[in-house]
Amino acid sequence: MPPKRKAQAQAADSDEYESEDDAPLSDQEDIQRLIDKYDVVGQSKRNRAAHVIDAASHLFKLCDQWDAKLKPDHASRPVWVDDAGRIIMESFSPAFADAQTFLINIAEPQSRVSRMHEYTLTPHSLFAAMSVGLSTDDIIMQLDRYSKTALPDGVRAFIKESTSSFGKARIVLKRTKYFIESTDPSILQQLLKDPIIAECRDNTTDGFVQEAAPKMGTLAIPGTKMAAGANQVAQPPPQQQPDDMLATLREEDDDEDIDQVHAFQIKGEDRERVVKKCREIGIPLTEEYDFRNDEVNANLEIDLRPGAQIRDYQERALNKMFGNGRARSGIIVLPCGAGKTLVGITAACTVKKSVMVLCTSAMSVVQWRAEFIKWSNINPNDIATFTAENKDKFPGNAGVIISTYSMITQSRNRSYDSEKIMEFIRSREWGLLIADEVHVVPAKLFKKVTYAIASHSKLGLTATLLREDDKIEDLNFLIGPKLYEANWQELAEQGHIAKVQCAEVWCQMTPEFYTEYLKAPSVQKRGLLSTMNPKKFQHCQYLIDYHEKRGDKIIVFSDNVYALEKYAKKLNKAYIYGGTPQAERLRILENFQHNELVSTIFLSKIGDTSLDLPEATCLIQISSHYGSRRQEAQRLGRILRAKRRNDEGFNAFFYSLVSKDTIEMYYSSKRQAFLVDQGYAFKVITRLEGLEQRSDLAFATPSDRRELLMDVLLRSDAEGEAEKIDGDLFGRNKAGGRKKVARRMAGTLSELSGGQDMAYIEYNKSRNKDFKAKGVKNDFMRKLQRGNQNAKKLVGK
Ligand SMILES: Nc1ncnc2c1ncn2[C@@H]1O[C@H](COP(=O)(O)OP(=O)(O)OP(=O)(O)O)[C@@H](O)[C@H]1O
Repeated sequence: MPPKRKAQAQAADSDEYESEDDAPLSDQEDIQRLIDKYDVVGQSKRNRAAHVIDAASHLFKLCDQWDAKLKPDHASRPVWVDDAGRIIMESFSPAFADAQTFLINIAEPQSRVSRMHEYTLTPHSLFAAMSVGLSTDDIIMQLDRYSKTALPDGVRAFIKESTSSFGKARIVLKRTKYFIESTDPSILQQLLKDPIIAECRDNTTDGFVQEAAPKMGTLAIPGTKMAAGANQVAQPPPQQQPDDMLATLREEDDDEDIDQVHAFQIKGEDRERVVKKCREIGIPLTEEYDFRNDEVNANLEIDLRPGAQIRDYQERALNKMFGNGRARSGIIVLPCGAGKTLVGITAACTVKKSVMVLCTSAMSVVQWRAEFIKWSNINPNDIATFTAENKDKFPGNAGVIISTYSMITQSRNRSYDSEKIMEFIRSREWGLLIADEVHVVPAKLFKKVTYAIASHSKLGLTATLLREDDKIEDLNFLIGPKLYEANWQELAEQGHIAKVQCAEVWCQMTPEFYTEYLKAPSVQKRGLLSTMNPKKFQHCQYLIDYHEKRGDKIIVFSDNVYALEKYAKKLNKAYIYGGTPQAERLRILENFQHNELVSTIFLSKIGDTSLDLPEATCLIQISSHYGSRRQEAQRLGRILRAKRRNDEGFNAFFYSLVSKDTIEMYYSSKRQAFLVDQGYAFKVITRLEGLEQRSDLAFATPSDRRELLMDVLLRSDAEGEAEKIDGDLFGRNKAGGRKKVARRMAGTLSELSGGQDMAYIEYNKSRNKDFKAKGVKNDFMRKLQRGNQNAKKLVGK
């Protein structure tokens, strides 16, 4: 070792660096220094080699907050926990699978890139952990077991403090009345000291109602292995996994002691006030439906069909909902195409009471109904739909109604028939409310929904629990906490969703378009010029040709309708936007699915959601909605269901065409943030090999380009805006008008798709850091940061 390095290594022994510049060494030296410092005496050379394989330890050691004593066997432990409750997990550790199952129960996933996953402990996540049966000690003990260092005292204190009041009180609907219930009467007394809660108490009840606490965890969810084995000869118990909540809960059944619960009744109309107030004073209420003891509401004849078997991740999600034998309200997050519908249907088959399903479009209503019939044995007559076209009720005492958010919340100009159905919906109790695509529903609208539909439990389903307007927190209060969030890459590896290669294609602006772009007086005009950049057009044309020849089916997305039409017409492809009549939409989609001659369609943002086209294997985005992470993820979702996803070596493709040196580049990076957190790597393509030599591409001559430019300049600002729609591809015509940035990697087209025709630029550094340094922050990031600061305060840092 050179003398200076040696001196540094010695300094490292005393944990002091002369200056920051002295600290960084090469990776190998860092690892060696770490081994020298912490390797226990007598550890074999083989063990030392194992430390070197641990590629991350040295990085964390260099930063103060990780400066805790590493445990001697840290290399075999996968987790780092910092003072603020941030957890970093090595996905290459042998203990990864178990640790992941545990972490998903206690913390919120923030980012799951290929080698490192990041989670955060939050009051909500700890709340969810408690509600599935983990105790404070379980959480601390398990976390410590997986951690490479001793758990920081602040984190222990945070877990203790956060869990001390969680699960202590709950709101329960019993015999159609709302009760605040607790095993500890002093908690109820504490709540009643609050004047608002006292005011909301139903005065018809005196003192506390007392009854035996219900037994927990005896429930078998239909379609799960547990349910399948329910009638079989008892097997020796499997080795208990950290997440085998039901096993833990089953054990509790043997407990001879019968707990008492105490409760007081509140006025039904004040339910939301009480829930909000309890959260404010630090005793959040769990909201659970004791459906098995509900003798007031009629049972619904529904079960999963014998052949239906739900997948492991679907079972894990449902265990979070039904883990203690009651239905716990909350949100389940699964990637597009991962089977949220079946999760909802299984929840309905578990609760077996009347169910209300709300979706975003009339077509989704049709799809939900078909899925209910496909997966369950429900009598089709018991499923009613409530849309502009159909206004049905179910005939018996219990049934399912499927409708849209807009049908339920629209208050003016209801037809007579609609009003009758609304009366029917309002006048009864619902066992379960399933809110599909729950991220799109504004809080104000959802409040109207909860007001109109008296439901005992609520299940929100979404692929992207994201809103750029920072309103996602509201859903915690209106529906419940996030119960489960799946790992996208894991599901892709298991073949449940397609593997996708993502690329951002940089298209040089032509000089004449760029001159006008710089002079353009409005954002809309600049947007139009960058979308209509002739080079972008040529890149799009090239990629369509390339993928059509490979046998791919391609969807091209443009938010801007002028660009959509211009591109599609010039390339002689079919297109759909808000103004396309319904019959024509269906015809185009049918052709795309079944006609070999139709390999490419153009869609406006109307196709962002609820589009089930498993034939699609390639997606090209030419114009998009600013920096919307949600739209990016939803669009990617259109190719995750690719039929061919289990073919050997199959990849779907997702291209974003970006005009270079325009605002599109900034937005594009921002849009990718969510997907980057899900482990997708965006490659940057700077040049399509052979594009310049192609003479058949559009806008090849200066006069063609000038003509296009003139046309673009003549457009009004309104035409430069994104399409304004309210609904999706299958709705009726509704046309009207952490700052994480992509990880960019070098690549060759052969990596992407088997050719050698494109060149890439290499971006080693995450642009995330650039944004942080420059202080570019959106509201979401500010909120996250505030949340982290609060968490720090809570752990006393
Ligand atoms: N356990 C299962 N066994 C077999 N097939 C399943 C299972 N779960 C889901 N599927 C199938 O996977 C496909 C996608 O399911 P679904 O439409 O519910 O996805 P999604 O998560 O709602 O997607 P999106 O967010 O795009 O609406 C469907 O064809 C469904 O039948």
